[in-house]
Amino acid sequence: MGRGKSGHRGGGRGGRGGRDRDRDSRGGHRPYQTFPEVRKENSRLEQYYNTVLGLPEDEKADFWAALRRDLPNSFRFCGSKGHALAVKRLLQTRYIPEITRITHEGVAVEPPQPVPWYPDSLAWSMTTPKNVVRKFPPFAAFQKFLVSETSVGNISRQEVVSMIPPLLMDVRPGMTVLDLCAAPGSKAAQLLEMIHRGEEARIRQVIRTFSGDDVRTEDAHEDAHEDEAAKLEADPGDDGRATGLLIANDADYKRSHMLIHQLKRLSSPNMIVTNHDATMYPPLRIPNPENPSKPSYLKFDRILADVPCSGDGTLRKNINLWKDWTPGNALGLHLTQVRILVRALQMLKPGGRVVYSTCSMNPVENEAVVAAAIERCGGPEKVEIIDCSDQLPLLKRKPGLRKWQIMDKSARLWSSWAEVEEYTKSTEDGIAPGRLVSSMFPPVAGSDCADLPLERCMRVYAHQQDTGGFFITALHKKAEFKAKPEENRKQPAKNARANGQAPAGKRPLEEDGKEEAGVKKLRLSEEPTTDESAAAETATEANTEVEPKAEADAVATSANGEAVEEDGPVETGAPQPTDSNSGTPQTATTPAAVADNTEQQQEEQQQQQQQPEPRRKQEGPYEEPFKFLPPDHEVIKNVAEFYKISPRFPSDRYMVRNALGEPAKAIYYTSALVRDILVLNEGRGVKFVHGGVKMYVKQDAPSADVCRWRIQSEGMPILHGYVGAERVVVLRKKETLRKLLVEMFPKIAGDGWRRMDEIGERVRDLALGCCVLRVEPGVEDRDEDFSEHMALPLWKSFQSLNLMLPKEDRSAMLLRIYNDTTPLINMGIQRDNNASAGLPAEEKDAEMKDEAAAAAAREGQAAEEEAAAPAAEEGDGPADVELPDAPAPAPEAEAEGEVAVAAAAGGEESTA
Ligand SMILES: C[S@@+](CC[C@H](N)C(=O)[O-])C[C@H]1O[C@@H](n2cnc3c(N)ncnc32)[C@H](O)[C@@H]1O
Repeated sequence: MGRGKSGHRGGGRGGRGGRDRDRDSRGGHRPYQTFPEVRKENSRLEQYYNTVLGLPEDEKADFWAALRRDLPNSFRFCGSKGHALAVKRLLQTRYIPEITRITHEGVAVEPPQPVPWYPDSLAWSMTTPKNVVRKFPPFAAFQKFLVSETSVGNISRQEVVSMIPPLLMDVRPGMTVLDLCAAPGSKAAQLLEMIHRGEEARIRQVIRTFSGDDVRTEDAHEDAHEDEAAKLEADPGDDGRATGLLIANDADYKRSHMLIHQLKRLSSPNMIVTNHDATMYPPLRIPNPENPSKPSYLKFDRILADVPCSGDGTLRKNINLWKDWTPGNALGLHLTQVRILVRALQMLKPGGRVVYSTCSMNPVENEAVVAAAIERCGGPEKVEIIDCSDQLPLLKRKPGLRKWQIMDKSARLWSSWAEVEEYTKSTEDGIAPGRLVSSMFPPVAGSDCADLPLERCMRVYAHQQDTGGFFITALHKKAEFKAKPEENRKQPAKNARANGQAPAGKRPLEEDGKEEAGVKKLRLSEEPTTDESAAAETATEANTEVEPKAEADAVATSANGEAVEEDGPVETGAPQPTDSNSGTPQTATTPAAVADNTEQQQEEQQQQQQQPEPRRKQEGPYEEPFKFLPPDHEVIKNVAEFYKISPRFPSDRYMVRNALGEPAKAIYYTSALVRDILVLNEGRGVKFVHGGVKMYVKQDAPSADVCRWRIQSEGMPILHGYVGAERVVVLRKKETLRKLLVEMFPKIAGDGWRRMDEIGERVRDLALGCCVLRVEPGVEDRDEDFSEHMALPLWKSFQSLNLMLPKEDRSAMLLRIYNDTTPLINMGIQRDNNASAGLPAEEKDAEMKDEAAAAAAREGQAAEEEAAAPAAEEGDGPADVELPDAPAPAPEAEAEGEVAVAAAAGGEESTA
């Protein structure tokens, strides 16, 4: 499937480009052209890193040799821990033994290896060359498994080093977490898994306690294997359901939809996707139980700032960087990176943790950013660098740099800002070399940050364990602070100042109430750019208001929707105001970044934000609003009645996505906190693009007694424990499940139910409509491949059953549980051709209606599952038909999963 799909997409995308490229101006065919291989050389790159990284001489050769080698392929088993471990076990027991038997040219082939420092060996990497992979059948089987499990979201292709930052965040269930630059979402997926850790086991415990019902009779031994987090104390607030929150944000609208595609697979009601420039992330209102009339604002326990960067740690996979690398790439990102980190620290709770990371090796994007942000946030008194040396002990790393040099655009090296100032004094125009600003340099002696323990930052280089390069730092917020305005707003020569010191005649924000007041007059969602920066600066100082530049403009300026690889070099979403003469950044103070985060100040900002924004430009299509249904809504009551849903399951968290607030196509479910955030921030200019899990989908029903809202498979894990026994079918035998997976419409009318073994009588007697198929492997049927408990939606119609799963889920399950690649059978079609030929007219009619309803259900489901683009997936307004003009799944998102995994197993070349 990966091959076919990727071929199709590649053909589609390359189709136009390919045809155009291959034709000359008269439409004739040009001779086939090949492009020269990129030479993995770049003298400035080599000069800079040989100088600045301080690697011992004997390591330098290894460092460069590793960067010139292809990157091993890597992947991670994802989803809930129990499930991830089950899928991993298949790799170890079914595929690796076969691969290990292969010898190539007399040498044993190296099978995939677990990443030693990743918990529970859930991350793997493989170095097998493609020619070997292509040659041997055990690899073909392994490739099928990888592709199949990736398509259903059980395996995520992710670069090994990119897995580090979430592991240093110490996320625990119940926490509020923000991922500021999240697309395409591999780290966000890790964070979401952490928030849900132990949830399934906790819910089982709770349900057993309140119902006495043996929801999962044979779970005792599994529970014993679950870790500490499964204990109810880990997240007690909501009957064991996860109460935590992940907000995944990206400034790029298209990329925020890649994020949805990636995260939706985890079916989390605790997740929201937003689309904002992180430097100006808006404060979010939450309820204030002490004073309900006065809103309070959300502060986060953990924030990930995996910022846009020049990406030279990815030289091994983005080989064009060898020719494209210039020192200017990193310089142009430094100020945005500082702003994002400052904003992150502002939004953090005291006691909370920010992890800052880049896939760049350049200190100007790393240690310099950390030092500059800490300096602006009040120094080490307020923010400290966490010593992570005891974390992930098997991960080889190097300490952060305390001293470094900056390479300017003309490849000249500078050691300090003082040196730059000295130079600029001697020039005629007094302008510093392009793009250099004081915060790029190591903190100077005597400044607050002079003794920052920057060695606690973590650097990972390619040669240490055959990975990409990465930089990670964990910061702890000790206390609230008022952020200082940026220092780098003026050219240095005429008003020279030492790094870390306020410019002459101007005091830092904390000492200068006037300036602060002036700053606050700017709207939060505005970023003065280019020409406006000077005006904004003047306005800030003169305490006057300026005409703002819309935030949407700012986002469009830079986060231009171009597809980039995860952790690859990206455009910054924040504008880079430059002086038209010198190209030197003329940074305006961003209001969100300078205002502190006391509730009152946030409220003021909010009030300003609520003012009309005449110049605001909407990027991307209109997003349907999120409207919550009252618990006594007819549809909610009807659903609760039909499925006999326990009153323990909350009925005040259901929402729809249309302006009328009436259920039309789909009903979503969210956690309580997600609901509060969506409700309290409606109409405040916050760009929510996704939230909630699709729980019920509207469905033609064969009679008035049948609920027209079927349970969607992604809502099943959340709901099934609360569904009454009347609407539950328990399946224990492996072969019965196989029939339901292979046959699309197994017949149960007449004597057909007898074929369904242990569930036959139950489904014969069950009232029509949707029910929960609870798969609980029986003792005698239980084996290693058939041991997981599942809850799946099953539809009973007059004539047949239909397991309501997308085809790729069925196929993946067949492969996983039965090692079976049998094509799926549409028994309905077969029956039309054979058995039903002799039926009386009315029975034929009933059968046809029955089939039509089931087919509609199936097709509805398949269409939903296929539509990865949420603009259509989530719109359920009356104007929409189901998935009207759903754009194709974000090609980059899919390509990343499938094509690349195919490549991982030596199949298709990655086209990214
Ligand atoms: C290194 S990538 C993030 C990778 C991601 N954390 C992951 O693990 O999949 C940086 C992301 O930042 C986004 N971005 C760029 N400028 C931004 C800004 N000012 N605010 C928020 N996001 C931004 C880019 O669109 C890009 O998706």
